[in-house]
Amino acid sequence: MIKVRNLQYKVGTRKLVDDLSFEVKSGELLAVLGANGAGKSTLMKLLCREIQPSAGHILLHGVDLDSYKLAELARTRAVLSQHNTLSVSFVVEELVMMGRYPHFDQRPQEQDLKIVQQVMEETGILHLAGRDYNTLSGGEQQRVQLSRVLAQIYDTQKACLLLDEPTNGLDLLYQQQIMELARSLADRGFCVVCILHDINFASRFADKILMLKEGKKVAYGHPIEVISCENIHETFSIKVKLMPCEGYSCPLVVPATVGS
Ligand SMILES: Nc1ncnc2c1ncn2[C@@H]1O[C@H](COP(=O)(O)OP(=O)(O)OP(=O)(O)O)[C@@H](O)[C@H]1O
Repeated sequence: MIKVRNLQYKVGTRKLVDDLSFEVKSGELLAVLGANGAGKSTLMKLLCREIQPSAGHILLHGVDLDSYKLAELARTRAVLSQHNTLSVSFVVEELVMMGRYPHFDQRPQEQDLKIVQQVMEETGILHLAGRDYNTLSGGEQQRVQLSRVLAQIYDTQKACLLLDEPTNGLDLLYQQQIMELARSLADRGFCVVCILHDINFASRFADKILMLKEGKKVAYGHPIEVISCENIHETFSIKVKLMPCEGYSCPLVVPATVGS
């Protein structure tokens, strides 16, 4: 479980993250929404301990994030960050195996080899196993990185998965598949935090949504509670319409036409 209390991150006098409190239980998927520059990636960097808060606390399974040893943290949470360019060549399968590095000393064990195959299958990249990562398309690279991240925590109970725009650069089919995978990981007991730009994906797959503007919370709660024209206007400065859709518990969000 991730518990965030009164989190703040300042650069000079500017608060990039301003007094945020929320929690994500095991089995839950939290979607973080906000306009460009709202502070989503900064929040993600705080959650993965890449940067230190100016104030407030982050607890991971009830323990201050700072108290974790690096190796222990690597086995407890995995992070898919936004930019994943590599300056050296790696074969896809080797890259996915890197996710297992926190779990073995010198040689991968049978369990590590098995997990690498399993996650490559789940993310639909088995056919790319022998390819040079740098020759893959952006969408294929994204799936390989997700596979690596998944391999890192695959056999950890109640692990935390932090995903910064996991659907970035993917076509519609793979966006859908990645979100279904994120959902199934939450259902397996993982604690998933996911930055998204698509409000409809967020309301469809998340248990809770956190909407940010200038580092502050605009809304936080179950999709049905927070998806409103007012909250979306406040967060993104756009006018939208909500349309009920058969089979969806939350209405679809569509941009309002000019004048409506
Ligand atoms: N180290 C820094 N020093 C100064 N400003 C920063 C720093 N890091 C981020 N910012 C600024 O803080 C704001 C929030 O940045 P952040 O990357 O968290 O936004 P975001 O919501 O992830 O945006 P996007 O959707 O465009 O990825 C931006 O205005 C950014 O320019």
